[in-house]
Amino acid sequence: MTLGLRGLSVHYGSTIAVSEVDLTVADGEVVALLGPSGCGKSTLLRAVAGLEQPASGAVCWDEQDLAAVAVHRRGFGLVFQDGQLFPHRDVAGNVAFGLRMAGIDRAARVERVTELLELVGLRGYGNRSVTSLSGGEAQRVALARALAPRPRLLLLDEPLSALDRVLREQLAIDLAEVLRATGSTALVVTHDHDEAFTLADRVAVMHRGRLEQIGRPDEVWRRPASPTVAAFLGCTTQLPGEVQDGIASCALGSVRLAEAAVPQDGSVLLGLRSTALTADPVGELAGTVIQRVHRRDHVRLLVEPRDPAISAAVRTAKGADAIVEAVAPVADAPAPGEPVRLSLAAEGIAIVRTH
Ligand SMILES: Nc1ncnc2c1ncn2[C@@H]1O[C@H](COP(=O)(O)OP(=O)(O)OP(=O)(O)O)[C@@H](O)[C@H]1O
Repeated sequence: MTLGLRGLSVHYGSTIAVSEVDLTVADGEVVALLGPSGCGKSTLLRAVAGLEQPASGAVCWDEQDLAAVAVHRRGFGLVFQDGQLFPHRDVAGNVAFGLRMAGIDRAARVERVTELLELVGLRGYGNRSVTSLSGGEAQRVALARALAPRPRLLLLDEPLSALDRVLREQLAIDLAEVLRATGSTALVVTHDHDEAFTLADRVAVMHRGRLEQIGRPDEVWRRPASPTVAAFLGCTTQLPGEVQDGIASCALGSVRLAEAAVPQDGSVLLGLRSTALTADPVGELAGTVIQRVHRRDHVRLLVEPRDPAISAAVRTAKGADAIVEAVAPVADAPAPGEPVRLSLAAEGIAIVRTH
């Protein structure tokens, strides 16, 4: 019960949308395909579904090439961004669709629909018109419809991206629970890091049609395989540094790394996220606040380091200005023009490369 992509490439005319991707999704595993817009995530998913033909390579199920197997014979369930429910059928009619196609008798259909609506948190919604549903409810129905015929693989293309942020966060948690509860094997396309990390056992990061890295969420987060992956995962500044006995140091200071991120002693490239520097009265780095922006539960600062040698190191690393990002608590965050001291925080740091 394994999906295997073997050197899969998909072209649109002269555009190479997917390039030589090798990927295995094990039974019961949820893999998120993550990457910037246009990197080929949806095309890859569509090729797995059978909606796009590979230019080369193969989509296999248990080592059998699916090239000759039509979309509706693959036994895969699909959920798209906008649900694509049938407007002329009620909720129960939508959820029962695949069961009806499979020739399941009425009593069994009713039972399965009830079970699925319960699972996605929509008990009692069976007779509702789908046009009366909120965006979040509609996506739950789409999920129930895809799960009803017990697909051997679930393919989800940006299933939550049409929803607002609060709803998306909640539904991502619910979706993760439903996937675990049903033991589903799934491939989920998303461009949202949080969503990928909430849902997936493993995250596959794509860039320009290629698979750049695949690994457990914490692994990918702490040890991005390349500067490109690191930049996509929010490491806006990447600086050369050293690791010695679990302590990382660079031009901006030093910090004890979280255990899981500690590489062997030696030279490294450190990736700094916006939370890598925090306001700290006894911090190693002195600077001047250039800009202050209030966020929900913290304040984001742009800071210019005071020491010209440090500024030069940052400017060289960024290939742009010498401004660094930092966070401060909402209470008494310094204002633009004021001095600030910053220290490195391990949670905001990734090890991009060891030399
Ligand atoms: N039907 C098509 N015809 C021609 N080119 C296409 C077609 N579909 C996608 N492409 C191109 O293939 C590349 C990959 O597109 P794809 O939609 O797979 O990326 P994506 O990572 O899913 O992006 P997004 O997150 O924006 O949906 C892009 O350059 C896109 O313009």
